[in-house]
Amino acid sequence: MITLEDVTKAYFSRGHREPLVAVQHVSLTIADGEFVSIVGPSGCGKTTLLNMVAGFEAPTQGQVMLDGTVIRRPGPERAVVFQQPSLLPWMTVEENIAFGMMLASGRQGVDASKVKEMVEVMGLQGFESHRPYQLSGGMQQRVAIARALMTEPRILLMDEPFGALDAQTRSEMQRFLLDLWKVNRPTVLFVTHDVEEAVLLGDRVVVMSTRPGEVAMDLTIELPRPRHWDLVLSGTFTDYKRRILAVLRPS
Ligand SMILES: Nc1ncnc2c1ncn2[C@@H]1O[C@H](COP(=O)(O)OP(=O)(O)OP(=O)(O)O)[C@@H](O)[C@H]1O
Repeated sequence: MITLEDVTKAYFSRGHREPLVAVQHVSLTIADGEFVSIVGPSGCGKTTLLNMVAGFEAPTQGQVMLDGTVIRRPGPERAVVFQQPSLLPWMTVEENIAFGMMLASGRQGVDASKVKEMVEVMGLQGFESHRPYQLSGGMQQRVAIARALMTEPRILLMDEPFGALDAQTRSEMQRFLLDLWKVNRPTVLFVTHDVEEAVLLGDRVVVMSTRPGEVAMDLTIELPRPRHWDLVLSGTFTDYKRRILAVLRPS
């Protein structure tokens, strides 16, 4: 379980007399296996929030905890997927996928059969020896997700992972992520700008206010799973979307 207790994060930058408060007084509890979408205006501190759970940043006030223990650094049970796939350009698809595992347990710790299995799960067969520049954006992101999943993280922190993809690829990747989640059930924190994506994927949508970001709304999405894209046409879906947009863009 992830808990944020009255978390505030301020950045102190050289040349700025006043600290920049990115998020303030955020309290959240995220249960194991839950899929939580986070939406909010640009600059409201979504990435900051994710970075604190990842252990890249420490809160200025309050606490971010995992199973009751304060998060102080990154850990193997938490994997991060960024908007840009951030693959190593000189490595092949297989090597990129194995990279996280290699960092964790050395070259001899890489389980080749697991890499092969992951290549198959991700639909990357035939591209094992390709380098990132030889792949489409969607395939690159699949390699990045594969790398994150190789260490079997309990928690997947995704920062607009599909933001740079075209609509068709994005929709495929959403389906693909839900399929993966259904099997392994990691806890997912998913940052997105897209309200439709947030509702389609999440068990919950956390809506943040403009900076300094606070939790403006925490909405449970009671739509049945598996969720297909045509769900977006339903009245219930539209209603969720309308409620979130009313908070994001008050008239
Ligand atoms: N390392 C840093 N040092 C100083 N200020 C920072 C740092 N990281 C983020 N900020 C500031 O904190 C605020 C929140 O940034 P953050 O990236 O968390 O927002 P966001 O909601 O993810 O934005 P976007 O949706 O545009 O990606 C912004 O004003 C940003 O300039």
